[in-house]
Amino acid sequence: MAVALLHFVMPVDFSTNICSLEATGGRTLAPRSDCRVRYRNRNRWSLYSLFSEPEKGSKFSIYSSLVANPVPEAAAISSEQKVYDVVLKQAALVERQLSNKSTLEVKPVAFVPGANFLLKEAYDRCGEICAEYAKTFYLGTLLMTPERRRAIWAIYVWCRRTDELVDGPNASHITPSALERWQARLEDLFAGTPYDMFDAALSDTVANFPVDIQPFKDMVEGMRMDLTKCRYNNFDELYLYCYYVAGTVGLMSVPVMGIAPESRATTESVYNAALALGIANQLTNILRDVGEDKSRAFAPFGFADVFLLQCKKRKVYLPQDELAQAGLSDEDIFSGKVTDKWRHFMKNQIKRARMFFQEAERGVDELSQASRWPVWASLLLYGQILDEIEANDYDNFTKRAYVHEYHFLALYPDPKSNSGKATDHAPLATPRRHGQI
Ligand SMILES: CC(C)=CCC/C(C)=C/CC/C(C)=C/CC/C(C)=C/[C@@H]1[C@@H](COP(=O)(O)OP(=O)(O)O)[C@]1(C)CC/C=C(\C)CC/C=C(\C)CCC=C(C)C
Repeated sequence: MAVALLHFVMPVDFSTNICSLEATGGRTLAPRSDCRVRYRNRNRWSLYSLFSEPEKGSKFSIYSSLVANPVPEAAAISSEQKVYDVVLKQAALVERQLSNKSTLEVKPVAFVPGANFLLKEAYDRCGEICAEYAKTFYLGTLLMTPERRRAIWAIYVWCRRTDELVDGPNASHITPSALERWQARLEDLFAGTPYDMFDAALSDTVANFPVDIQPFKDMVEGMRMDLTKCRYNNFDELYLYCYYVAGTVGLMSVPVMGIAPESRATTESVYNAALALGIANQLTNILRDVGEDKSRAFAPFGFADVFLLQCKKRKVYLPQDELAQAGLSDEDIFSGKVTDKWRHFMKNQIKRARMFFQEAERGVDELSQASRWPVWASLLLYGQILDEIEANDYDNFTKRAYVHEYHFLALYPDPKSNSGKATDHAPLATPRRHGQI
């Protein structure tokens, strides 16, 4: 048991310094010598105080907002730096794989008679699940090429199943060893030996697209974190959680969605935008669900919980130091009263989420043509949740900000307008921002 627990609490190894990796792809990466400089600048979400005046002339004054207690200079590297290392590594990996495309190892799904038929069934079922749980994503994916669309469905289903482990009906029974088994299955499917039909679809996807296992492992790590952690001391801790559970989705999706051949952006910057969209979506989810999270029922504390290490308090995802700086405490959240202090606090949280959306926006049009619309749809849909929280006068205790999907259906381009075929070269109108429609 001790060994199991030790393994359970071990963090993922982020130690690789990607700056030493060579980028060999046909697409350009930032010069390697530039790497450290960029790396140091990656603290902008966390270096400036949410409550102090922007520094005069500061390059980042627009972001001067953010955290009550910045990560001390001398402290171990910040979450943002750790995550940025992963971004750099993913960008370099995809560059390398694409440049070696002719020799790219394609791992076949274990052969069984009728495998192609079964695979089609598996992908179709993934599409049905995506349609059932995430209609807007699903409709958007119909505009992608068939190969990309089914691959996104397979990734979606794996993410949904992973999330259900800790957020679904059986979540209170989930143990660290169940998450270990789930990770072992993940490794098997990447090695070409899937366990069930959904794993087979993902196994086929990762054999055909330059998708790396790291973001998937990191999502499992996020689920471990969610199981045990009840409070986030500061934004640095919350940022890491948001990367694990949502930033990873961006890193998984870009290699499937593809970067436009005509794009002049660096691979790294597109991955960075994808990461930002995941973080923005997750921060928005947290702000929308404050009321839900505080009243979420939790099972009574039992003997087994000592071993399960499960969080047995009501969860608060909002950074504790920022709450305290705003003169608020957990009790204020549990009492659910919208006060001026709360409004002020929420305004700042919304501002930060929007900064991540803005960062994400810069990358969307770098994606292959047919992949852009679903990403814009996701970005606008989630962005409008923030508008809705404002419209509810920051009452996210009793009101759930909701954006009607018909809004997007009205914008949905006709897939038949390209002779019935989604292609990476078919021009599709970009959905417009709220208020521009
Ligand atoms: C087309 C598109 C946006 C594709 C992504 C599809 C995909 C693989 C989604 C997986 C989502 C999922 C089930 C994640 C598990 C963890 C989780 C629950 C994260 C939260 C998602 C929404 O959850 P939920 O369904 O519970 O939401 P509602 O309560 O129903 O509102 C998250 C908030 C995170 C989702 C993160 C993304 C969608 C990030 C997408 C980023 C990209 C596709 C990269 C885009 C590229 C650039 C360059 C910007």
